[in-house]
Amino acid sequence: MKVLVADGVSQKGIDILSKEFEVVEKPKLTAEELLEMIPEFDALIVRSASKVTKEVFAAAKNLKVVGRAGVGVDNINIEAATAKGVIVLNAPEGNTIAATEHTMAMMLSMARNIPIANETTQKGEWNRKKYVGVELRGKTLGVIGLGRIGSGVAKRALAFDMDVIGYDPYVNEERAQNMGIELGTLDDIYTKADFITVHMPLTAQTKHMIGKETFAKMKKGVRLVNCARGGIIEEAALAEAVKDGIVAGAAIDVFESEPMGENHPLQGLEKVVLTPHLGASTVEAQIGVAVDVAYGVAAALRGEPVSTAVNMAPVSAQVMKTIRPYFDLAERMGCTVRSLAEGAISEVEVEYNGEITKVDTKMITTAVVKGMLNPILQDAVNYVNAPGIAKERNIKVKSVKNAEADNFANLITVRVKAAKNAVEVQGTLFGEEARIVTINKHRVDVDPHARILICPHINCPGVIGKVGSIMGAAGINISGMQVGKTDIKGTNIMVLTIDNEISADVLAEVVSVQGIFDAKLVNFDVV
Ligand SMILES: NC(=O)C1=CN([C@@H]2O[C@H](COP(=O)(O)OP(=O)(O)OC[C@H]3O[C@@H](n4cnc5c(N)ncnc54)[C@H](O)[C@@H]3O)[C@@H](O)[C@H]2O)C=CC1
Ligand SMILES: O=C(O)CCC(=O)C(=O)O
Repeated sequence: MKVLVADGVSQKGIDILSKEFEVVEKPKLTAEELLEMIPEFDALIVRSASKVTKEVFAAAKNLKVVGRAGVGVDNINIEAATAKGVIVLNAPEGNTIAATEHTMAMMLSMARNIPIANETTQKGEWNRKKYVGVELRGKTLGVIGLGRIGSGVAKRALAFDMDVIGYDPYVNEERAQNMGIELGTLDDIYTKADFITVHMPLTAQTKHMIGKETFAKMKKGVRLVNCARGGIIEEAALAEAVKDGIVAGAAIDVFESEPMGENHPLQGLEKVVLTPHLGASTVEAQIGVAVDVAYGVAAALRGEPVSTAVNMAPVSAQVMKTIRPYFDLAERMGCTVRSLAEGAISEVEVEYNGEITKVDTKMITTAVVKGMLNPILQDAVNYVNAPGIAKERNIKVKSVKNAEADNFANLITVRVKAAKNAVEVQGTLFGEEARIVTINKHRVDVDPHARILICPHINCPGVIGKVGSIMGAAGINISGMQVGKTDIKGTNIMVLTIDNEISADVLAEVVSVQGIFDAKLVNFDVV
């Protein structure tokens, strides 16, 4: 598989990917070049420079994943990606410290006029009076957005003896107390803060959240920092507010249009400190995000779920650790029920028993659906598009949880209703090994790998031997065999692990054996 790296990404990430995939690096790719090249690639990695538009997704033929080496995914059309079943993932933690420290650097530079003082001193001037600054100590800092970076900034501001008021619609009082800050409304921040810094994504709600009307509410002489996303603060209105003296200083790292070019309203203002989107630009952060995005993209290309995917239900790293071992089992169970079902499947129910019920199991259910759809669809089914494909095909997906588990610490039961029959398969993990433990109520212990042949039959002498002879005559090696146990009188199930392809003729011959009800092949190669 081929990975296109469209913006400059640390070699450490490239090295990880190169072990498994063909990696093409094009750090200065234009929009036209991206459109031209994308059809041949399975994965695309970008930073903030490349725009992954709906046209890019439309042109993509093999694309499975877009990895963002950083936090913000506003340069990627997530809707178009999801519609096409492309996973979008980011690297949310690798540059947190870099962006947090850059915010502090910007705030201090602005407060002490460092950039302009440096520029003029370099030229031989000596302006000690002109560049008298202000202290952070005792000032009120308003932090809008209390996520990873916002909370890091709040923590550092407290160390500078600032009073911190935070606003974040998704942060409660208890969390604010733990951070040692006061939680307030936006108006509290606008009316009380001496410094305001924003740390949220650019969304329809946050776009131009700070503009002419909000400046009017702010304390005269307020200082603003934006190291989050261009467009949260209206740039032209900010320039006006600086000129009018309402805003005493602004420190801006991110812009509505990047690169900002010349003739930008914020250029040429002494009170304004500008950096060219440098928040994440430290050696450490670039290695961090490159390594994280490389592992994420590699996992996605292998068909494994990724905890940093942004167009799937979010799963914490902790929960992911618990549920990850079940994905393989769940996909193989999905493949088994699909192979045993006759006709179109209309409903799939996944029941969870035991310890696993304590965590969010939605992604395990998705893994069952993915495994169930994979054998029948030509297009790749993945963790992003599996629920949508099931819905499109009118397959009802249900999941139930029951903390009690009789014989196993954890048990997953998959039941499907198909046009001509109903199927039930149960599975568990022995350590990290997947095992199918019942098939249609027959107790088995099947390692769901390679190919298995499932034959329900009458429990009487000779049947198993005859099947063995047919296989032998066809040159098919049986490398494992299970005969189920059941309370269902007179019937049993035979599960043969076979090493070779089996033709329709041989299958028909097996079914023709007296006492054999059916013979269904489960080919796990498609999982
Ligand atoms: N300048 C740079 O190079 C960098 C910029 N960033 C940007 O910084 C921002 C924050 O990043 P993280 O802290 O890692 O993200 P995060 O996801 O940890 O935090 C974002 C916070 O914003 C809050 N939020 C969402 N909507 C809000 C609203 N309407 N009002 C107030 N708060 C709201 C969320 O509840 C969340 O707590 C992102 O936009 C990211 O793209 C991140 C890294 C580097
Ligand atoms: O890729 C970059 O350097 C920018 C980082 C950034 O803005 C982000 O992670 O959101």
